Order: sequence, then structure tokens, then C-alpha cells
Amino acid sequence: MSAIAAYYGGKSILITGATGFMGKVLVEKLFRTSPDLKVIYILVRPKAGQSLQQRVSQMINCKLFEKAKEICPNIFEKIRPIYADLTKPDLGISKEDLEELLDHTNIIFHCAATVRFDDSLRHALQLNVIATQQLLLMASQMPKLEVFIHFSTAYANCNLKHIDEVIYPCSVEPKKLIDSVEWLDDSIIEEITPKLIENRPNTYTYTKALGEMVVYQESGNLNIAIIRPSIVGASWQEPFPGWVDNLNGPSGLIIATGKGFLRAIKATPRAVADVVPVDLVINLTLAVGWHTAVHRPKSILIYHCTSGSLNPCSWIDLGFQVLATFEKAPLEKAFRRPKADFTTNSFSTYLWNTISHMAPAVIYDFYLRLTGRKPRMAKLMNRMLKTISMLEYFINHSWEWSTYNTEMLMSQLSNEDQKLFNFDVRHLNWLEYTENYCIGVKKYLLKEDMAGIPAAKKHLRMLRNIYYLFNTVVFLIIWRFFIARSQMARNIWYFVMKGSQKNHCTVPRSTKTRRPINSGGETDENLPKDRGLVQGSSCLTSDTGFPLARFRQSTSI
Ligand SMILES: CCCCCCCCCCCCCCCC(=O)SCCNC(=O)CCNC(=O)[C@H](O)C(C)(C)COP(=O)(O)OP(=O)(O)OC[C@H]1O[C@@H](n2cnc3c(N)ncnc32)[C@H](O)[C@@H]1OP(=O)(O)O
Ligand SMILES: NC(=O)C1=CN([C@@H]2O[C@H](COP(=O)(O)OP(=O)(O)OC[C@H]3O[C@@H](n4cnc5c(N)ncnc54)[C@H](OP(=O)(O)O)[C@@H]3O)[C@@H](O)[C@H]2O)C=CC1
Repeated sequence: MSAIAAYYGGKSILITGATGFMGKVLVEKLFRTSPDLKVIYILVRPKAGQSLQQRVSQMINCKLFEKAKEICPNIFEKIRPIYADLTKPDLGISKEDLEELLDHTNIIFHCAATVRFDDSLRHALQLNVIATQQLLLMASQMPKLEVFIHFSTAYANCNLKHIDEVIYPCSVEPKKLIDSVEWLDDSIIEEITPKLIENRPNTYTYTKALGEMVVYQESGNLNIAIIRPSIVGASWQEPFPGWVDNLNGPSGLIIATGKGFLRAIKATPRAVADVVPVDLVINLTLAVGWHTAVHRPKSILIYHCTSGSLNPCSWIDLGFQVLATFEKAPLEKAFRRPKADFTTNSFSTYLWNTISHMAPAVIYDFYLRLTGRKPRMAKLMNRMLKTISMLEYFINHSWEWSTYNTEMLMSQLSNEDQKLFNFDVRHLNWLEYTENYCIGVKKYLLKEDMAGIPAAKKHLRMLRNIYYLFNTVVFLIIWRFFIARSQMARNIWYFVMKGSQKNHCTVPRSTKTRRPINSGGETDENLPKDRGLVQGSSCLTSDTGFPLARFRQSTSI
């Protein structure tokens, strides 16, 4: 019997952020491995006109929960949604609900956060710091609480190169900052934000670091552990490979690449793409929950959930595999053929953005206008470039995270737990994982049918033909313009043609097409004189068509 699965049996578990990407996988795994758990309280806010119950139904009825529902048919009875808004005082929880939570909760998983990189400091503080503080206060009043697991991020201390499994102090006391933003004007907060976050790229990483400090300061007698995942990607194995349901992290960029919107990105190609599958993160989380509750470590332990130190994969390898997968299983209705170039400086990035991103979008918009439709591609492209500018920091830097605690925990698990709650990233095959990730994005995020692959391939072939046609037209226009007007261009053209002519003729042809020399074909000797400068080639004269004709005209003046 698995010790971890057994631990969660009969427990009342409180989860914040259960409707999010990681929260769903956590709830699913709990029901699948510990179907005898007592209840899962989930803090939910109403959203998009849906009631709490509707949100829960939508969550449980998605494909992710199919296996869990077979194993635990009464999931609906065991999930108790609690109305909450983490930005409100007392987390917006009613008195009755609060009493129930205080009386029964055994375990807390605190997942909820704002993960947006462009959030205002005030909002990010409210969710990632103040809400954490309030939840800790609530937790300290729970007599039956055994463990509190806090989700942070491996990038909370991305201002450092080497990051250990410790809490690093921030330059400003969280409590002082919380007090200040209460009375400071939004415009002033905006002005001081760059100074506060110092050399971090955004308010998200900064407030997650502050959140950790609050956990440390308010921990009291609570039994707490912190999980720090790096870039969380689609599922690796559980409940099935490739599951993903939002655009965060790499998923949005994978779609942008597959659809042919994103064709070049500023990145350090050999830098480590520190992606970790979501099921691996959740397995570690459940193992940490069990270990912290059972062994009650004396201090708060931090667990890095990263891949770079144990099984690194570079951005360029990831990019190649994404392209290889989309060649086999392309996305439907791509804008252009998928391509992934890596630029390394701002100038080439600017050039690529203009030529390879904005220009085709503007041309397409022109076409839409001509056909009486509303132009939209340039706007879409601008939004994508804005998104990329926010993510660029993470693809152009490298970090080293120590994983001592995570490895120690792995060594303490029984063989059965190591299998059931596998978080050993060394077993991950990146080629296979990336392929499943791309297919998962196609199936579960874009809801595309695999039966549509032949049509998608046909569409790509059409795009390729348009590309060739477009390039030929551009070439002809340029050729006509230069060759007709400049002697120097004519000379260069002659020089190039002469060189290529020599090279071309040395390539052996197949015996079927090879003509014997001097056997009545066009050789140097019997070429008509008006062929002027192009003498010397049977290869050239046979298939040059319009360009050569133009060239002949212009050189025979
Ligand atoms: C082959 C090569 C592969 C290379 C692959 C590199 C991957 C390199 C990942 C590094 C990632 C580090 C991750 C740190 C790990 C954490 O600890 S944090 C968790 C990750 N958090 C995130 O990724 C949040 C990033 N997203 C954001 O902050 C906000 O969405 C943005 C980027 C500021 C955009 O904000 P906004 O302009 O208000 O727009 P929003 O309404 O959110 O979305 C606008 C449009 O952009 C789209 N969009 C949103 N997010 C994304 C996205 N990530 N991507 C694309 N489109 C997006 C939306 O679909 C939407 O399109 P429409 O539906 O309107 O057509
Ligand atoms: N995804 C990643 O790559 C990484 C994530 N993490 C951390 O993991 C945790 C989970 O991330 P992830 O699942 O990706 O995030 P998501 O954005 O998918 O989910 C966020 C969750 O928080 C909830 N939430 C947000 N605001 C409120 C609010 N005001 N009141 C109540 N609930 C709210 C959301 O609810 P709703 O559905 O109503 O919006 C949602 O359930 C976070 O702490 C994040 O910092 C760490 C490293 C990487």
C-alpha cells in the first residue's frame, strides 16, 4: 500500500486555485489515488456569469477527470465549493463557511495566485502576498491542521544566478510595503514599481518572493513546506500525456509557432529550457505534503521542482522538436508554414519582427481589405510580440537551482510511492514529451480533431506554393529593376551565372538525361552567335526562360 495515498485517505483538504491549471491536476490526482479522502474544499469565485456549482461541474466534466471519476464515482459529493475572493478582506469567505473550514481542515494546498507578468503591483500584492498572509492567519486557527503547502516559483529569486532551497530576504519588508500601498496612489505605485522590483523582470516574480517571506514570518507553529516549480508544461504521463488547458508558459508560444505566427524569437539557443511537466510537479507536491505532515521538519523546507540540473533540454532542441511534430501533425489553418529561428541580438530581432512577422501581417490585412473583410492580422501580431517581449527574459537567461531537498525526499519514498508519485525528471524523454505536448496543445487546447491532419497538411502545401510564387515574383521584380538599369548589376549577374554554370555542369546527370558531348546538341562551338555572353553552356540555354531572355536582351545592346 502506498504510504502517500494512504495518508490522504479520510482527510479534509482545502485547496485554493483549484480551478487553475495546476489546481485541477492536483484535485484529479488526489481523487484518483486516494478516493477514500473525506472532502476537498475548494475556494472559488464566480466567473463569467457561472455559479460556483456550474464552475465545479465544468471542471469535473472535462476529459482530465475521466479516469478519476471511474475510480471515485462520488467526486461531486466530495467536492465542496466555498465562495471566496482572495482580494477581499477575510478572503471573502462567509462566517458559516469559515467555521466549517476552521473545524475540519487537515491539509491546505495554497495554489491561487496571479501569474500575469503585467499585473499592477497593487493587485499582485493583494493576491500573492496579502491573501497568503490571510490564509496563514486562518490556518493558525485550525486545530486539526497537519500541513500547509505553499506554491511559489523557481523564478521568485531570478535576480540570482545560483538559487538554493532557502528563503532569500527582500530589500523591503513585506509588511511595510503592504501598509504603504494602502494609502499610496496608483500612479505613485506605478512609478516606484521598477525601483522596488529591482533586477527582477516583473511584479509576478517579485510578489512571489515577498509571498515566501510572509510565509516565513507568519509561520508560527504551522507545519509548512514551499514548492518552487520552474516553467510548468503539459502532463507527461498522468492521467494521460499532453494534457494542458491554458496558454501560459510555453503553450501559447507553441501554438504561435505551429500556426506560423511566431517564426523567430530572441533566445539563447543553448540555454536550458527549464520546463517541468505538471503531473510531475503535483506528484512532488503530494509527496511533500505527506512527508511534512508525517516527519514534521523543524524548519520550513523548500523543494525546487526543476529539470535543468538533472535532465537538461535546450531551447533549440525544444524548438526543433516542436517543428518536427508540427510537420507530422500540423495545426489547422496555419497563417504561414511553421519555422523557429533564434535571434541573439536586438537588431536582428527587430529585423525579423519587421520582415517575418509584421510585413506578412500587413500584406494579409491588405488582402482582407481588398476582399471586403476587416483587417485583423497586424493587431494580432502586435499582441503576440508584446506577449513575447514579456516572456523573453526567461528564454535568455540561465539559472542553477539546487535540488538537495527534492532528491532527499525521492530517496525516502518506498518503491511503490516512487512509481505512483513519480517526480524523477531523469526518466523524462524530451523528444517524446515535446511531441506529446504539441499534440496535447492541438487536441485539448485548440480542440482540433486528429482526423483533420491530411487537410492541414494540404493547407501547408498550399502555403508553400504561395511562398514560392511570392518569392519568384519578388525576385523577378528585383531582377528586372536592377539588371535593366545597372551595368554593374549586369556584370555581377554575368559573373554569378558563369560560376553557377561551371558548377552546374560538373554535377553528373543521370544516364537517361545526359546528352553526349558534340553529338548534335548545343555545344560551345555550335551556339548561335546572338547568345552573346552566355556562351559555353548547354545547361543554361535549355531552361532559363524569362530571366535569361531579359538578360540576353540587356547584354546584347
Ligand atoms: C518553438 C519555440 C517555443 C519556445 C517556448 C518559449 C517559452 C517561454 C516561456 C517562458 C515562461 C516563463 C514562466 C515562468 C514560470 C512562472 O512561474 S509563471 C506562470 C506562467 N505565466 C505566464 O506565462 C503568464 C504570461 N501571460 C501574461 O502575463 C499575459 O497574458 C500577457 C502576456 C501579459 C498578455 O496580457 P494581455 O495583453 O492583457 O492579454 P491577455 O488577455 O492575457 O491575452 C491576449 C492574447 O494573448 C494570448 N496569450 C496570452 N498568453 C499567451 C502566451 N503565453 N503565449 C501566446 N499567447 C498568449 C491570449 O490567447 C490572447 O489572445 P486572444 O484570445 O485575445 O486572441
Ligand atoms: N504555471 C506555471 O508555469 C507556474 C505556476 N507556479 C505557481 O503555481 C500556482 C498555480 O499556478 P497555475 O495553476 O499555473 O495558475 P492559474 O492562473 O492557472 O490558476 C490560478 C488560480 O488562482 C485562482 N485565483 C486567481 N485570483 C483569484 C481570486 N481573486 N480569488 C480566488 N481565486 C483566485 C484562479 O481562479 P479562477 O479560475 O477563478 O481564475 C485559479 O484557480 C501559482 O501559485 C503559481 O505562482 C509556479 C511556477 C510555474
